[in-house]
Amino acid sequence: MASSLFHPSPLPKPTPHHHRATTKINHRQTPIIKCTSSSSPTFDSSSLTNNATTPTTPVPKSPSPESPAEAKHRRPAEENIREEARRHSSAHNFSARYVPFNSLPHSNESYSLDEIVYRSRSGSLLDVQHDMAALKQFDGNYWRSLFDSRVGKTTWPYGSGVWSKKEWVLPEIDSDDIVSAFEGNSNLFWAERFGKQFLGMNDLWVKHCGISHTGSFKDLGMTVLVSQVNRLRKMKRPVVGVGCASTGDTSAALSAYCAAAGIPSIVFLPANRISIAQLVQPIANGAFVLSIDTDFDGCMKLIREVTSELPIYLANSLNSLRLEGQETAAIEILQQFDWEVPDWVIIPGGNLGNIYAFYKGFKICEELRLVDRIPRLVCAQAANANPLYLHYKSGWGEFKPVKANTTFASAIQIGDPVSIDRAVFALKNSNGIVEEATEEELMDAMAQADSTGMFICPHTGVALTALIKLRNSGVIGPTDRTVVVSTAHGLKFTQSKIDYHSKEIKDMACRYANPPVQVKASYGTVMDVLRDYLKITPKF
Ligand SMILES: Cc1ncc(COP(=O)(O)O)c(C=O)c1O
Ligand SMILES: N[C@@H](CCOP(=O)(O)O)C(=O)O
Repeated sequence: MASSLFHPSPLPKPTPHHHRATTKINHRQTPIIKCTSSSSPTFDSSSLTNNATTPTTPVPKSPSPESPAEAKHRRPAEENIREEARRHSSAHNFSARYVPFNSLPHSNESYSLDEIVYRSRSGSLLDVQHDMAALKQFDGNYWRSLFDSRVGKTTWPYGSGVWSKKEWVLPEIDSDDIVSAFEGNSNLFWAERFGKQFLGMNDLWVKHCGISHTGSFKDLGMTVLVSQVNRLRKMKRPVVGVGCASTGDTSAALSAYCAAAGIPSIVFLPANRISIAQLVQPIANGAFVLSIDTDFDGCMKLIREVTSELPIYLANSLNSLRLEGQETAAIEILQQFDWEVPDWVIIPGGNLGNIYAFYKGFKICEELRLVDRIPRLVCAQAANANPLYLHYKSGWGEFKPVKANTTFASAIQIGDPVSIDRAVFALKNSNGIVEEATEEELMDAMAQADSTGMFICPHTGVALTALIKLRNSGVIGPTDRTVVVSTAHGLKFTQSKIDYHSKEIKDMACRYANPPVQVKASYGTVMDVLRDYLKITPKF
């Protein structure tokens, strides 16, 4: 019985890869060292050349260690960190706008981020496009140094892993309007034992995006979206609340960030298809929760219809603002490897926004010359909800949505993903692969990972299954630096672990189950059980 279970850093230095392409800092090319950790990038006019024939590329200032006097400085007691940030704010010329996703070069359709728009004129997806010319005025070394200087601080808003990349996320938002829980900066865990024991790998890493404010990577996108809503409401735009359809994680993040900002949130959940831990999150955070007798795809259809009629802002990843925050996880991975590029990144996919967000994050680092290549991406799906996998296997023929069946990876039980076009684009442009995991495979992989000290969610089990398959077929080599993206905290999905370890699952061997042993409260019995377990023969 399920209930029977309840009776009674510093990261290791990665092995150097001689073949790994890196963009190393050339100190001789960046002579000027001057900047404060809390300021936006500014030009040092003394470094501009007077020679009209030479391109007037400004030489960026790089952060320098604080002097002892600066290090002692504290803001006045009556000032909070937002107010302190206001004092430090400086002008820049970075900007971003919405454009149709993958639009033709001559398209001139674009929208301000202050408009409420989710689709292009032709009905296609939108994308946030940054003014790359403005960003390119600074070289890769500048951006690496700036981002590195902000890690681990409490400076508003850069203490957040998302807002530490503010210039690449929402450059124009006032720091005052930002709603942040200092999300991001998640652990990149060296999976030493799992890698060695199950895969013969020595450079396997798990990016723990689920060890986060609401327990999933959705926080990364939601801080951006809710901050923009906060700005729109201050601008008196007609937004009475924010709404989403959800398999449990988007709704948790939306409710938490809205509650922090005092903005009403409305969530559409598929009845009886999300975990209790996920359901209680929006309830506790004061969201208006509709439990609807349909699946996620049904909820998604409803929220799209409702948000086109009512002044409710749409918070699903159909809204491309979300992806601007999620892409920072990719940038963070590069940063955590000291700007070395891993060979593979494996991501579980459902509504398929995140795979594109990772692609965008890696791509902007390549374009702005922080690195000189991008990793190969793998998208992993549950076999019970695998429309992308089928599409990939068909050689990217005609895309056909599926009816998603029940899966332990309930947050990716999605048959008609809104970001299918974005995912295909990301995979085609990263020499990517799609894999799938049966229920038994994903649950075994989750149990194996847990047995080496992790506590992952079933979706991460899907990603690990993809890794196991690609490793067994030799596609991923034993020394390839590989990152598996863990998308949610295992504590949100304890029932699946209880079922597995109780061997309660129909047609599943539960090979790695570790159920508790029921023992009588007697010294002799306990000693017998322990001797048996430890294989110690009694001395008489
Ligand atoms: C825990 C978890 N993992 C993975 C995903 C898949 O992300 P995406 O929908 O962006 O593909 C989701 C949501 O869909 C999720 O909640
Ligand atoms: N897993 C998601 C599904 C919706 O995805 P989104 O990224 O489009 O919001 C969830 O937790 O709801």
